[in-house]
Amino acid sequence: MLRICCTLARAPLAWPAPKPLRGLAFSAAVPKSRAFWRLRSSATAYTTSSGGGKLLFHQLFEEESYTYTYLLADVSHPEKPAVLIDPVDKTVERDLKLVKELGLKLIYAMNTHVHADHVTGTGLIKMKAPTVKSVISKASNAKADRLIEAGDKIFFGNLFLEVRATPGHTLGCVTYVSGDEPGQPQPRMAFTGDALLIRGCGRTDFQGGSSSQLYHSVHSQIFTLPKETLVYPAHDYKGFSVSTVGEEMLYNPRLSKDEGTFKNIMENLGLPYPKMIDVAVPSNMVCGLQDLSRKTVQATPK
Ligand SMILES: N[C@@H](CCC(=O)N[C@@H](CSS)C(=O)NCC(=O)O)C(=O)O
Repeated sequence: MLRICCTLARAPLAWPAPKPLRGLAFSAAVPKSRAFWRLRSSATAYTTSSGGGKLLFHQLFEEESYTYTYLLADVSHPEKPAVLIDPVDKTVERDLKLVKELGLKLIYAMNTHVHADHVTGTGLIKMKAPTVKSVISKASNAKADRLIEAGDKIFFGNLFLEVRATPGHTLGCVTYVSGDEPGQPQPRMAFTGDALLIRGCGRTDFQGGSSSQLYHSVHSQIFTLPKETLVYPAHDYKGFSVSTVGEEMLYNPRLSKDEGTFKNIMENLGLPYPKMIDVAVPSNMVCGLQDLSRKTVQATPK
C-alpha cells in the first residue's frame, strides 16, 4: 500500500498515486523571475510504503547557478538519517538549518560529479558537521570520504540509492536511483546530475566530456528505467522542476534523436564556458575544502 502526499511552499497539494506528476505540476516552460525561484525553492513530499522507510523529500534551488539540491531522509527510522545530493556552498547554511529544523541526522553530502559552475557545499558541510561523509565517484578522481562505483548502494535508514555510471558530461558523472526493492519509494526517482536535464542534457565540451559516451550513458542507464521514474536533474534553466523517463524519451530535443543527430547538436551548442569554471573545478576535486581556509566560517544554524 502506497500513500503519497506533498506540499509545495506553503500550499498543500494532492499528489495521488499512480499519477504523482499531477501534484508536481509546477513545471512550466515560462521564464520565471528571481522572486518566483526564491518562493518555490522547496517542494516537499513524503512517500510511505509498507515494510519500508518513509521518505521525506525536498527539492531546493540555488538561484545563481540554477542548481537543484535534494534532501532525502528516512523519517520512519528512529535517527531520521538523511542525505543531501549536490549541495552548493552558497546555500549550505539554508540546507543545514532545514536539516536541523526537521530533526534529521545528515549522514552523507553527495555529489553527482565534479561541478564546473559552482563550488560544492560538501566541504563546508563537513566543516560545520564533521560526522557527515562526503561522497563522489571514484571515476571522477576527486577526493571524498566515500568513493562510489556503479552498483553501490547508499543506505540512509531503510531506504537506499543505487549508483549508475552516466559519464559523458564529465568522466565521473553518476546518477543516483532510488531502490527497486519492496519498501522503497514508488515511482522510482533518478537524480541525474547533469547527464540528463529536463528537455536537455549536460554539455560535453570539457572535463573529459564526450557526446557519444553521454548518449550511451543516458540510453543504457536512464532510459532503461521504468517510464514513470521521476527525473530530478542538478540544474534547470527553463523553469522545470521534475520530469519522467518516459517524457524525456519522447520529448527531449537532444536525446530522443539518433546518435549522429545528437552528436551534431552537441558540437554546435556554442555555449560560453561557465563563469566559475577556473575556481569551481579545482575546488570540487577536493570537495571545496581548500577554499575554506580563506573564508570566514559561519556559525552552524541554531
Ligand atoms: N552560464 C552558466 C553555465 C551554464 C552551463 O554551461 N551549464 C552546464 C551545466 S553546469 S557545467 C550545461 O551543461 N549546460 C547545458 C545546456 O544546454 O545549457 C555559468 O556561467 O555558470
